[in-house]
Amino acid sequence: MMSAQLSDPSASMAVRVKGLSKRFQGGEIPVWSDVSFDIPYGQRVAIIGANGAGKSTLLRSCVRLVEPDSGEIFLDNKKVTGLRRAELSKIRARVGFVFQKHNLVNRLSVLTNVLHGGMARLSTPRMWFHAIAAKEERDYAMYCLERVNLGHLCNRRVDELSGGQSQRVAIARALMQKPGMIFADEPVASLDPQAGEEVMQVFSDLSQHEKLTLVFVTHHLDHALKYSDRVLGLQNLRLTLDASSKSQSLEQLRGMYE
Ligand SMILES: Nc1ncnc2c1ncn2[C@@H]1O[C@H](COP(=O)(O)OP(=O)(O)OP(=O)(O)O)[C@@H](O)[C@H]1O
Repeated sequence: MMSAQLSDPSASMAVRVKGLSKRFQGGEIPVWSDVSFDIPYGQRVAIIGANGAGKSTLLRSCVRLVEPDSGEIFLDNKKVTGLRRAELSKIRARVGFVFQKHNLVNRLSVLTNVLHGGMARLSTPRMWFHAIAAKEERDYAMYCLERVNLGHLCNRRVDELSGGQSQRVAIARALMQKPGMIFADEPVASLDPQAGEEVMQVFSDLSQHEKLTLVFVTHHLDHALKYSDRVLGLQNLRLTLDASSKSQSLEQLRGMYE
């Protein structure tokens, strides 16, 4: 494997994956096997690889939205594999997920959608109600919106926003969770080039200024080089690339698709 010494093995890590393997039921071959990597706090990591290489499966496996068959996962230095549901939920709440499709509630306001993100921190519908109503939660939601440069659109309905704006609202909603890390699965796949750059810049700024660990799946190899510190690549059922982004060229990354 092409690899770089990108982390101190004894240091505390945002994400630690050891010997992870996954085969879906009925699948003849594993999606990937023996995948290992450590991600230090605050690092920006791009995951690349051809369609079907297992990028989404890997991202989801890290929080056990997909159950790996073997191997160990640690998030925030807590072992995630083997945890019961209630404990797992607490750890998941530390991870903000952003998907290609933003899953916002279209007929509600931007601010209300962002407030929904705070529910992941709270355990009961009763608490959710108070949280939505509480001034400090609303102030925090405004703060999250300002971090993605959308404070001025707080009262707009989501269905009046552009795709890029909607994705920035989805990021603000994830921030409302007060996450230590953000996992984003092809977050700009449906955006035009300029909106895509703006959204990636928002992610990158958040990560760099607030030590937020960022792991994103992308097919935009230029984004992988520009907005990450490190690139992980899946190919032929393995993690075959783990390198500093600075050490890679577009040409080298294209090799992951051959
Ligand atoms: N729930 C599932 N059940 C069975 N097979 C699945 C499931 N989810 C994914 N797979 C299979 O696992 C493989 C990896 O899928 P995955 O979505 O992780 O790849 P990907 O690299 O993210 O692809 P893409 O770039 O197309 O989004 C594919 O062959 C896919 O069909």
